[in-house]
Amino acid sequence: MHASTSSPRPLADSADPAGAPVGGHRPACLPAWDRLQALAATPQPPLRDRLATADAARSAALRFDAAGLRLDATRQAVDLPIWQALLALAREADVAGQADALRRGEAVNATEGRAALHPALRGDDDPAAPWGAAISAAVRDERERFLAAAERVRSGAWRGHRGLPIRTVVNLGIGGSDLGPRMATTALAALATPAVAVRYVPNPDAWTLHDTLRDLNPHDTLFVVQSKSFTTPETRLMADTARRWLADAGLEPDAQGTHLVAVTARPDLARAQGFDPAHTFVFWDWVGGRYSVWSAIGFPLAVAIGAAAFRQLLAGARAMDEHFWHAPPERNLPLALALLSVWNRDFLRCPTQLVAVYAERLRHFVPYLQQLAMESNGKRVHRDGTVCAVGTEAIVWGGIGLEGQHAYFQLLHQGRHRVPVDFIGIDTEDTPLPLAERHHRLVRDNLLAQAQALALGRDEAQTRAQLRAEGLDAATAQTLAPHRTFPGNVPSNLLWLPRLDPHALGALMAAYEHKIFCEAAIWDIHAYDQWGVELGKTLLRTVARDDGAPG
Ligand SMILES: O=P(O)(O)OC[C@H]1O[C@H](O)[C@H](O)[C@@H](O)[C@@H]1O
Repeated sequence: MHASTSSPRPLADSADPAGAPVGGHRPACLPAWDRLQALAATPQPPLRDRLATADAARSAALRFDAAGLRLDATRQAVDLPIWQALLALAREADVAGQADALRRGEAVNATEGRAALHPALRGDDDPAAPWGAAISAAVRDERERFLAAAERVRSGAWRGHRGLPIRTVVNLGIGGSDLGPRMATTALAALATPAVAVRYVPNPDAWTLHDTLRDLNPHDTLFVVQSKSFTTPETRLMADTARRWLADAGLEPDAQGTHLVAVTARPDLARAQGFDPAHTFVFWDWVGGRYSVWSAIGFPLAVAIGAAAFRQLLAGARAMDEHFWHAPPERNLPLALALLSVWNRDFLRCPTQLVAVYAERLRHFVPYLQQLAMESNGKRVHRDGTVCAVGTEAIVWGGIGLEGQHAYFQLLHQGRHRVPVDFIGIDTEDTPLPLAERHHRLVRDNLLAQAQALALGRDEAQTRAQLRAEGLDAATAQTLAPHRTFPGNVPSNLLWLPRLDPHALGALMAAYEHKIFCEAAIWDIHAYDQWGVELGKTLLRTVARDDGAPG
């Protein structure tokens, strides 16, 4: 990432000496923050005017390419001076230095005294990796173990106690031990083997597990118990029930070994709970749960799509890492996502962020992103403990865009909230359905039409003229016009994947990881702890004791 000054500097090559403390700034005290506030207070032309003028420089500045992904941010409510001030904010907040600290394995998760080295899970082929050869070797060894096991399940070589090949893998886990692999398994369903069904059960509500298990044969079912901590009560209960279900089918505990896999950062606890170390895959405390899909937590995904496709997912993420670390700031796609988001959140004061995916197979993307963004950056204090004077994370919501258009999009067009939108689309689809190309074009055109409608809107005079052209008399046109007027000026990003394959999905996920990192770096907050969630976990123990129920 090169600064936009005369001395370009990639993001990975911070001039800060190794180990120098980073961050600790108050974003609202930075000169660029003042400048952005002044710009936000200056009346700005509506997006419809900006888009009507062919401003080639603005248009070029707000388009980005990275790892095969394209971002068109020309519908954001920014001009070149605002964009320059946002880039200055990234410089003044030393996003580059903070990115270096993360890669060097510093304890950037300071409240838990840990590193946050999820990029190492996909970057172990780099001999000069700043996190060191020992970490790369551990990542590689464990990946080879769990991918080989996934291939054995997939090919039918992994047998249950009675010698049957596995037909169904049931993932038991919640939060980061569910959302990432579940999202990716659905997104890459086109690659899934028909030989093994992969199901995800995140919810200890008895119905959910019952509904999953009732048609399954225990003798060809493999449970994958995923839990970084191996203490999450929801997951422990589901694992207990799975064991009972196996036992009820005649598989006593000593016959359950090949029907149970554990994935955890606490193999000692898994062993104490009776899991066979040969069927236990590990990751490390420097991988946050919501960043863990790249580790052995991806085991069920690897069963579904195969080891080669899983490696492609890692390669896509790695390509985005390389872009993020080495592209100059003004061309840096994840940094752009972050800066535009900070502009919308803190200066245009939009409290929420809609993510609209235009691909049914991405239907679990928003819940995955909600955890990634809101568990990371839903914070109220700066790193020095003082209360934030800035907005921090927006509420992320959304889902399948085409369905939203026929439901809640009305509020976007005419409600009282201004909701920035990330539209996520797919360039090329190759489904073998008759008329598939027409289906795909309709989906893509809808995305474009919505982005355009939200940006441009239609003012009252245009609406009256339109109604008159439709043959209404002047009085009726006058009465109806306010109801059929659309303020527009809704900012959006268009993020295009070349196709929905593992490489592009990996790049998309890593782009959002880095975006979230940059936001936290600018807001000067800790992105890798989640003490709010911990409070709920602690109180659960108290409530369960008071209730007389087993904790
Ligand atoms: O993987 P586990 O240790 O079972 O934790 C599962 C989930 O627990 C909590 O909700 C945390 O906030 C999440 O980040 C984590 O992913």
